[in-house]
Amino acid sequence: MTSKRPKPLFKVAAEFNVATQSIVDTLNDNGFDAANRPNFKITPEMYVALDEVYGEDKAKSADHEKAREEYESRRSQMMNQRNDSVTIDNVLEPIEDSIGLEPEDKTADLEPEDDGSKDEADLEPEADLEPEEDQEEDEKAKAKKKAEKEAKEEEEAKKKEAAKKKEEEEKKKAEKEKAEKAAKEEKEAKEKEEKAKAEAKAKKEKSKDTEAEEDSDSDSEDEDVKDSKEDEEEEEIIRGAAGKLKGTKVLGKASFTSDIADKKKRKTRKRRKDRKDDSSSKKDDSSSKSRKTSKKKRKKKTEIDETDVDKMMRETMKKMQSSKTVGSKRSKRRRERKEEREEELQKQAELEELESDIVETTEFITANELADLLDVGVNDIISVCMSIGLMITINQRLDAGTIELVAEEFGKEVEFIDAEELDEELTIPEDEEEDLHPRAPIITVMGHVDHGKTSLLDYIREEKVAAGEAGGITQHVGAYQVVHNDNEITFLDTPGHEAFTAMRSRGAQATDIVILVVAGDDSVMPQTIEAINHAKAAGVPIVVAINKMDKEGVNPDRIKAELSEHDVIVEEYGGQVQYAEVSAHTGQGIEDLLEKVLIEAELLELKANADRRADGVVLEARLDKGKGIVANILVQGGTLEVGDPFVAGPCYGRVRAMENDRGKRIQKAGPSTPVQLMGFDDMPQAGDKLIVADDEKTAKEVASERMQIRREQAMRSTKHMTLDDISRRLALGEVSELNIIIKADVDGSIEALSGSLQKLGTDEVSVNIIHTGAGAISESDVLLASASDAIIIGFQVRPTAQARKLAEEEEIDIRLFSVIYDAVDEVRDALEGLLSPEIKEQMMGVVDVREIFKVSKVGTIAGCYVTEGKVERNNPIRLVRDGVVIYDGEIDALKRFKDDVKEVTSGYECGISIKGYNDIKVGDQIESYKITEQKRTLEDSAG
Ligand SMILES: Nc1nc2c(ncn2[C@@H]2O[C@H](COP(=O)(O)OP(=O)(O)OP(=O)(O)O)[C@@H](O)[C@H]2O)c(=O)[nH]1
Repeated sequence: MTSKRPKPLFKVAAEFNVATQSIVDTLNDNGFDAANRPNFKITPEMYVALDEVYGEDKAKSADHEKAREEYESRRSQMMNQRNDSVTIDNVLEPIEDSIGLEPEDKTADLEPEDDGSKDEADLEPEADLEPEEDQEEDEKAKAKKKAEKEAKEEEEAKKKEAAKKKEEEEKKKAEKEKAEKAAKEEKEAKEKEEKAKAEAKAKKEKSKDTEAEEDSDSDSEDEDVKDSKEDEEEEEIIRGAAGKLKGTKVLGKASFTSDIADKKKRKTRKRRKDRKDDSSSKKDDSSSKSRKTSKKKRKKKTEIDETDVDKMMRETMKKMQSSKTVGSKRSKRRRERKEEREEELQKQAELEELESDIVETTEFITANELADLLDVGVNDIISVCMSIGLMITINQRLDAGTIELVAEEFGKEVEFIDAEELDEELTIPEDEEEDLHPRAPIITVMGHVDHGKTSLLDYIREEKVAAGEAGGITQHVGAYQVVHNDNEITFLDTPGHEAFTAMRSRGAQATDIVILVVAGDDSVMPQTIEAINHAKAAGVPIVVAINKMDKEGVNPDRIKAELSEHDVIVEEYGGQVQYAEVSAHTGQGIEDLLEKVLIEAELLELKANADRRADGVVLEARLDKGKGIVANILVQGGTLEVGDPFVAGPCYGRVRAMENDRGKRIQKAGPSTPVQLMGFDDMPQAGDKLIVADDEKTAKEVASERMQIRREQAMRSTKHMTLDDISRRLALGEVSELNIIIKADVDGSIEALSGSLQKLGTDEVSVNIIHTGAGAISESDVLLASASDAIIIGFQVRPTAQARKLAEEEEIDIRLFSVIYDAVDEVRDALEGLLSPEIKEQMMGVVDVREIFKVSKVGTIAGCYVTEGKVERNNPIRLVRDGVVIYDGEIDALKRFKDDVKEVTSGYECGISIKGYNDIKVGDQIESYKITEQKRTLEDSAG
């Protein structure tokens, strides 16, 4: 079968049942240019060439695949058993499996299930009794064993000539059929038969001995029988057993557990292996035939065995069926099962009854809603509240405590859930299997600071981001889609694992695979371990990228060893984690990495239904001066279209316009596509789930209900704020709280910061994030801080002039950062009362950009006016637009008229150009600052 589309190498290798290297070698020998990469594309021409060489092997490949699956499932079954009890048999298992892989294949060829079903068709009662495959197999195994056992007992006593003849006839028939298939094969079969006969003589002796010793596990297994001569004899024996079996009572006694059956299977397999060894060594001695021929022969032998065993089993089944004892046993079992089923149903009913006592709701529902929920009159609710000293009105929203109390009065238990989970009108029905189609994997890159996450993403999407970021740190969650070898991959650009966790905590898991970046010149670091733990907790597979391979002294082996200590075991070390050695600078190994990601994705069989109402997750949101509220959305299911009404957390809207990750307007976005969406009524938060509603009215209703609940929650949660300065409280040894307001450039940064800061809380000091928001620090932020004794942390943002003034008046501490870790460190130090020497930033001057000049070759020159302090050419600068830092860099040229100058002081005009940055606009501010190292004082730390 030739495919019209190119196929990846690893698939073709599996199809042909050949090593990838062999495929590559063959292709190269045939004049193709092939590389041994798992995803290397095999063109139809190559395929034809391969088919010529490996066609024969390919014929077996379908079975191979099936056998592999069976092998895998059996292996995992055995692994489970091994965990239960470690026996010598168990310990021997892996070796047997690996050696016995071929016989396993044959087992698959034999298709015991099919045979069983045929039997069932023939033998009705059996079909009734054995609906489950496992039981069927057990039954068969038992039956086979019984038959065998009886047969062995009768072995010397009875010889049934008729049966023998019949068997021989059938055998001949089978051989004839094979002869028809291929004359060549027949020849081989004959050769084999002769040879087998010779072998059998020796074996017969041996097997008799063995069987005498182990009568109960006397090789009922199909694949166990090793040669035709032996088969003949065994079949003979079966016939002999027929009469005996009819009246057997032993069946009632012998109740094999699956464990025993399995053990026996293992035993027989082991012995088979031994025998095989024997015979193969004999073969080696006696014959100089090629390996290929002997392989074929062995295969043929098994085919004969299959027919024989099949027959044998049918016989046994018939006998069992006709047995009275068996029948009564079965009806007893049937009764038992019926009872079990009834018991289960009863348990389920009880559970349902119990569950009906639990009501699900959100906090802050009104008294009226609670009455509906509890199925009582609202007056009853009000009177219960009165009895506990609460005067409420019908429309009053109740907090969790009150709801719980009231519900208890009516004998119900309350389970509080997210407002989002309650909106039934928005729930998307589960997708039908046939509607699901493959989708692009969504990848999160995680790793320790500076191990090269941003650089890696940059390289992959061939754009530069790291250069424009303050401190080279990834500061917000973005998403990008790349195409690799015709396969799409969606990358989420997160600041370490914080955003990943923040999103997950809201039930929004947006990641399919984690690329764990570890710098090859460094080692596994704390954040690497955290990332591993986060990925594991989320059940997301990891692909390891050992980065910076271009550097001298990198030691990937050490890193692999270190990773294995944290249960990330790469394939090379016997694990299942894929890894690639890469350099984000030179691009080395990145192809390989992407291929491994795609393989991992293929294993996950990621699918989505594009043909339904869309849903997705908000990655970040911000206010754009021109566009209004813009949110970065990752569509997870369905297709999002311009014009769709939607709800996202407590916000709603209609898709006004969408842009893809390259800034291009698009009309539709399917699963795994990141888009910038315009059309929100309010600013959603990262992690909010977006769901398309049937109409805008529904969307609005749902959103406003959620908004009310959130407002209520926000109001009540900030009610009890009482906080003095941290260090004083610490000194007094009081339990204290640190209230923080976070303002940042984008929502992703807020998520990252608040997650990290909240974690700093200890038993003594807890950290409360009382308000967060994107954009400049405003007057209302300062007022809130003043009302709740909070400090304000500004990340990549600046206070407005009024806010700055108000903060001074109210003595509010505003701390500005450009690097997340600095903010975290500073708060941690404050909480711990540490006064360590620190690098501090000192603002030197502020200039307003009043005019812009574009000069060819030079770039943009900003005509500026220094409003505060002074600007020095050698000091770093920041470009601030609408209170948000948009660039951190250096001055290229500082001029007064036409002259280069070293500094310009307040009240003077000057011309400034920024190194590597030309997008300066009128109205921007340039801040000049200086880094100083200083000893922190108590006053500093107290703010
Ligand atoms: N030689 C070499 N340097 C690299 C490579 N990848 C990244 N770097 C450098 O390592 C430093 C950190 O890289 P980033 O990409 O900013 O690292 P990150 O993990 O995103 O760091 P954070 O955003 O701070 O968490 C930068 O100076 C990069 O130039 C690489 O493959 N080879």
